Amino acid sequence: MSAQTTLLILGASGDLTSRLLLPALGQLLAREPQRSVRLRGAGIDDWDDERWRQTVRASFESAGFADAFDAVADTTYARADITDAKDLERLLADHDGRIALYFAVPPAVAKAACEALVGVDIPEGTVLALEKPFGVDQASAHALNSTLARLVPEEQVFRIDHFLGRSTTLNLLGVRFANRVFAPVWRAQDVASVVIRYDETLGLEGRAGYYDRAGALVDMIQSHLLQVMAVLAMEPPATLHERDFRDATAAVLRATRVWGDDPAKASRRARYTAGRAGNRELPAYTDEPGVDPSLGTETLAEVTCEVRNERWKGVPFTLRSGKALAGKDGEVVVTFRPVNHVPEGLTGAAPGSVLRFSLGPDRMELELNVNGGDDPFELERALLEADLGEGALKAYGEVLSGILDADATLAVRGDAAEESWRIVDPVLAAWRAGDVPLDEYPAGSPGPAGWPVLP
Ligand SMILES: NC(=O)C1=CN([C@@H]2O[C@H](COP(=O)(O)OP(=O)(O)OC[C@H]3O[C@@H](n4cnc5c(N)ncnc54)[C@H](OP(=O)(O)O)[C@@H]3O)[C@@H](O)[C@H]2O)C=CC1
Ligand SMILES: O=C1O[C@H](COP(=O)(O)O)[C@@H](O)[C@H](O)[C@H]1O
Repeated sequence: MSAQTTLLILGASGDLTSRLLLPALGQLLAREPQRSVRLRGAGIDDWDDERWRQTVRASFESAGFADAFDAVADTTYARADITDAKDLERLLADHDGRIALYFAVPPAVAKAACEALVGVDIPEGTVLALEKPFGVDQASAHALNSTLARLVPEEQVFRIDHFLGRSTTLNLLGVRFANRVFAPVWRAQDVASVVIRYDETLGLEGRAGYYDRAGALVDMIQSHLLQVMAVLAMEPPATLHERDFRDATAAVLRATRVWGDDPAKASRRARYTAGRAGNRELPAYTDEPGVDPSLGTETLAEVTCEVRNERWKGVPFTLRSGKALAGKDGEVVVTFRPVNHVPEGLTGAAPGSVLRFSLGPDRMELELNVNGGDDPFELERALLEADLGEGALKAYGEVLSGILDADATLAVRGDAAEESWRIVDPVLAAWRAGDVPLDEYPAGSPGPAGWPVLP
């Protein structure tokens, strides 16, 4: 039986809460009915308990976990301005067992709330969960880390990155560390390049208030894709426990630089014009409601990095993500170097083998050179495919499970969050200085004409 945790969602009337957190909680409670969770909602909106309960019930139902509602049916809602220390004190007084505060609020509100918490008596063991973006650059992330350090120990701070909760990301661990065919070749001598790509067909979806100031680089690469890269490139840890795992991933980020230390040459950016993506007509990004075209926000970003250590020096890691593209397609692609010598007598090309991990649904593919077809000595390409099924929990379910168990393994550590900004800050500076053109691509296309096609 798990210990009781009070999960207090701050920003309970918001989009993240109803669309992602509550459905994930429903799934978690349905799969693990032994969990004892006391759910509380709080926010600035003047809701009553009944409206909140309806929201929780509807979210559980929408995800197919209506029955799990009974486990939290006594949930209540408190109206509160979480930037006000008195309101925070009142909220924190209502707990039973450990308390987990989930800041499902805009980043500026979360920052103000953390500052207000400095003067508040925080119950022992309290966990703080903060959404991305964590700061707006390295300096602001550092300042926020300093505030958090005054509140609770680092292991009780959960900087959420739901890509770390994806079963597809976690699958990198087993494939790499539990197979002698891969473990010894996971290094620069054998790997030619790595691509981590997350293409979406979705456009802005009414998120101008946030996205127009973030853009694809901050929204996806600074956070999610660098975390996936860190998992792929880390040194083998002795255990997957919090300290070992996060030491290893943070070390990768510390060693990472933009390729050639030249952000202008190592990055690309573009934004979509009108078109049809995912069977929907999308207006040009600049015509989306709430967008300020003068900000020059990109909806597609690409950065090539180098992990400067003994294992990876010289291997380009290309990270790319964008919206309104031709297909929803997230992949990690490891391209191996070709063999040094193919025996005379085998004909045809022998390019390097390619290992692909889908970032959802869970699939893997290994492209190999084989022979033995019509002409037994002619090389041809063969594909080994594996469907891995769905992980037991969706990404936010995994995230919530960690929070409720106070296990921060799959949360971003403070130093790693700062390092991620340290990597992308020079790219943002180069873009602001106009050193990289803002290209265009029609919504529904694979990207701007002229951009290299990724493997
Ligand atoms: N929505 C999404 O798909 C995702 C969101 N995120 C992150 O999650 C966080 C929340 O996003 P999202 O839910 O979309 O934002 P919303 O604006 O939809 O929700 C934020 C909620 O916080 C409330 N709020 C604002 N100020 C205060 C305050 N002072 N005290 C108490 N409550 C307050 C808002 O009330 P009111 O509406 O009345 O202002 C609203 O209910 C952001 O950091 C975002 O980047 C991350 C991944 C995905
Ligand atoms: O955090 C975010 O992630 C989503 C993509 O992740 P998914 O799990 O929903 O596919 C992205 O659309 C969004 O812009 C970004 O903020």
